[in-house]
Amino acid sequence: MTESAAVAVGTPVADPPVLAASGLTRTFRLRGGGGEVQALRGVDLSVGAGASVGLVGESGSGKSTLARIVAGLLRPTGGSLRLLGAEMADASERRRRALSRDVQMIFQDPRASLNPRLPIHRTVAEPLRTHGLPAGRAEVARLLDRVGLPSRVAELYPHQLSGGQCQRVGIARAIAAGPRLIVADEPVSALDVSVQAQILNLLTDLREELGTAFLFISHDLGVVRFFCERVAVLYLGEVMETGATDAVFAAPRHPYTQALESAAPAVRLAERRHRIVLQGEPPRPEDPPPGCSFHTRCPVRIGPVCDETEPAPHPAGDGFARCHLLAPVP
Ligand SMILES: Nc1ncnc2c1ncn2[C@@H]1O[C@H](COP(=O)(O)OP(=O)(O)OP(=O)(O)O)[C@@H](O)[C@H]1O
Repeated sequence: MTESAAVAVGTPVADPPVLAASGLTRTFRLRGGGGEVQALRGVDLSVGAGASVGLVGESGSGKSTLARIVAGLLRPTGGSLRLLGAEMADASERRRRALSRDVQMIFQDPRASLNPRLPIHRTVAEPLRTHGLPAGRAEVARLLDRVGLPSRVAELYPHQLSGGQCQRVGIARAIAAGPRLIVADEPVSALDVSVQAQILNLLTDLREELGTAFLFISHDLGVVRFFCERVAVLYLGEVMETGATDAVFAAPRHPYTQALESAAPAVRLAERRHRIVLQGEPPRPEDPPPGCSFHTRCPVRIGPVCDETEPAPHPAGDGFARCHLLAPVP
């Protein structure tokens, strides 16, 4: 082999991100001519192969809308969404179905996410059947074992299981067909605290074993800190700050992230930071403010530029933050 060929063969080719959203928007029309809600307003987000990215933000910031779009349950109204390198925004139904094997979802309410009329073995076998994989008792038992459930659970119905057991079944169903990305929408928030830790440990083990990437939605910063190496902070349908979780929480650049972080109980107890209390209500998504969407509640607003001009994403650490305070002084 020539030297140049050896270099070409040996050069690592970076995997494309499993998820790359750019300028992603989703608008909902309100019934009765009541205007529209801009649930997502130009989201830029990337999830690398095998990486775990947390999505945090207040209620109504658009977390579930983004999760449902990525999982193929909802279409975006604008922008680009690439999954495993393929553009999804304008993909045909056939193409979207083909990709459903690679992207699976874990839901917040584990019991409601299972069909109450189906025994567990049918629920777990369903994605295997859909994708033409062996779906017998042995495969189901193997998946149940992988999520820490005995094989007799296969014969039971959701109402015979605890919330934690239902979530284990939901996880078995999600990993069944070997996805490359799991979208987990508040997967532990409906569970007792002791069960939360068990489910988080299970997800951590599976992630290491299977190398699956996660888009992990949680309002609990402690959970995100535990599970995710990267985090994106959503406010009114926009990513305000993103970067490595440790860096973002140790030294948040955006005033909204600073407020969120200062309100997290674990952070305050451990580091005795001063709590930043945001004044005013979050703006209504039907009527987002001009300029920086955070300016109406921002404790460090610097003036008209915040009210009038939308801040560009400024590099911060290995991510970005959208705040005029970070702009280089001209
Ligand atoms: N089907 C819909 N029709 C109209 N508005 C919707 C619809 N789905 C979501 N919205 C609106 O879009 C905005 C974002 O909602 P979304 O559920 O994505 O937020 P979230 O951050 O997940 O909130 P939560 O933490 O409360 O679940 C909200 O204002 C919500 O009312």
